[in-house]
Amino acid sequence: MSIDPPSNLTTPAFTRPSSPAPQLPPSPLKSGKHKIAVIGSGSWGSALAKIAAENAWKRHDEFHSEVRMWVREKQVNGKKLTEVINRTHLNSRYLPDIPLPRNLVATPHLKDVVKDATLIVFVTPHQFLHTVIREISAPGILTPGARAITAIKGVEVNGTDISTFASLIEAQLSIPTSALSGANIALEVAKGQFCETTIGVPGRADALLWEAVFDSPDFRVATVDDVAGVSLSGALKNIVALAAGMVDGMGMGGNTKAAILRIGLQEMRGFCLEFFAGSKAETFSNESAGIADLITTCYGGRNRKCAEEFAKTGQPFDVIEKKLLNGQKLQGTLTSEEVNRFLLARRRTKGYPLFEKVYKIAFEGMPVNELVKGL
Ligand SMILES: NC(=O)c1ccc[n+]([C@@H]2O[C@H](COP(=O)([O-])OP(=O)(O)OC[C@H]3O[C@@H](n4cnc5c(N)ncnc54)[C@H](O)[C@@H]3O)[C@@H](O)[C@H]2O)c1
Ligand SMILES: O=P(O)(O)OC[C@H](O)CO
Repeated sequence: MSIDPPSNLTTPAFTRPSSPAPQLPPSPLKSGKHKIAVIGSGSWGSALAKIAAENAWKRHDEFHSEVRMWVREKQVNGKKLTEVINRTHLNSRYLPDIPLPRNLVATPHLKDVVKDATLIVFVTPHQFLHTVIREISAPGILTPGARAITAIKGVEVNGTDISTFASLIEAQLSIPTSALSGANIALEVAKGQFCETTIGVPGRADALLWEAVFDSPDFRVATVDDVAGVSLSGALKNIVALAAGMVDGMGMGGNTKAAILRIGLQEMRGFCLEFFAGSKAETFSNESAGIADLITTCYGGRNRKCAEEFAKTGQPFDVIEKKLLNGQKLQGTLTSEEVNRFLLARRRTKGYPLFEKVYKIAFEGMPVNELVKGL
């Protein structure tokens, strides 16, 4: 792997402010306060909503203390999930045993969630984002001056075009959109175990606001001016995690897995630099969103776990997802399919041999022991 020059270790464009803390950009609401809404209540949605609600309650007067979280209504033991969450302050379906703050309110209707919100967090599994956008994009629903952030890990492919979800949200809702990604397994974050994350921002106001929403002593935020790099690193590492799981499932050891991580990181960075002008190599080598997320996902993530099972049993991924994830969603298989379709359209599959192998093994019946041959 090439080593980046020391200049890459310089401070990123937007860093944690030194004291005194700068004033937050003003809210467009009459109250003068920002209002946070979280769209998504899976394991990561609930963990991020917990942090945002704790910060709104304890750390920042500039925020309304109530934070709303969109919960797709579901019956749990004969009761509505929203009512269970609001009564017990536990998301028994997707993040059990983790107490949620009382100022976090589960809300079943999207329009009620985003009403008056000035800071909107998108964190659904990526296959459901379009339905959400359709529902809130009608005129008069979003607050003028609102901003968004996406913590979704995936990409959108249309023929020879590829977009990040940040650019898609920004284009379809006409609001500035940041991207959050890092070495963040939801349950560990929700338990308050120390970790870092990276937020790619389009400007300084976004950096200040999103850092205030999420930064805490246990969840350290670094902001960088590379929305595409942060988005792509989060999406592409899931393909590499599938490869890592296959290695585990074949009973290969640490050397092979380390090789997969190294090659995977090269392909992730190469892909981003080739197709996303202005993205930065340092996001991959220096930030939690790059190398650190790759490591945690390839050892502790759901994509790794399901790919291990795939290599051991040969069952299709959709069967394994249902069997092992209890309603949570795999993102790596979708991303693998989308990235392969894009590379085929651009006639560039040969530039990304690991991505291509993962796709062929997952979807075209290539034997799993072909994974490392010829890499
Ligand atoms: N879980 C993690 O550790 C983690 C960490 C970082 C990033 N992410 C990313 O965050 C995103 C959300 O992941 P998650 O772990 O919160 O979700 P999840 O995998 O726990 O999935 C459950 C969520 O999907 C929703 N859902 C299921 N069917 C739906 C439908 N038909 N329409 C709309 N919503 C539906 C559920 O309501 C629930 O909110 C993903 O892109 C993921 O890659 C996850
Ligand atoms: O469990 P995974 O494989 O979806 O990965 C979770 C997170 O993306 C790790 O940062």
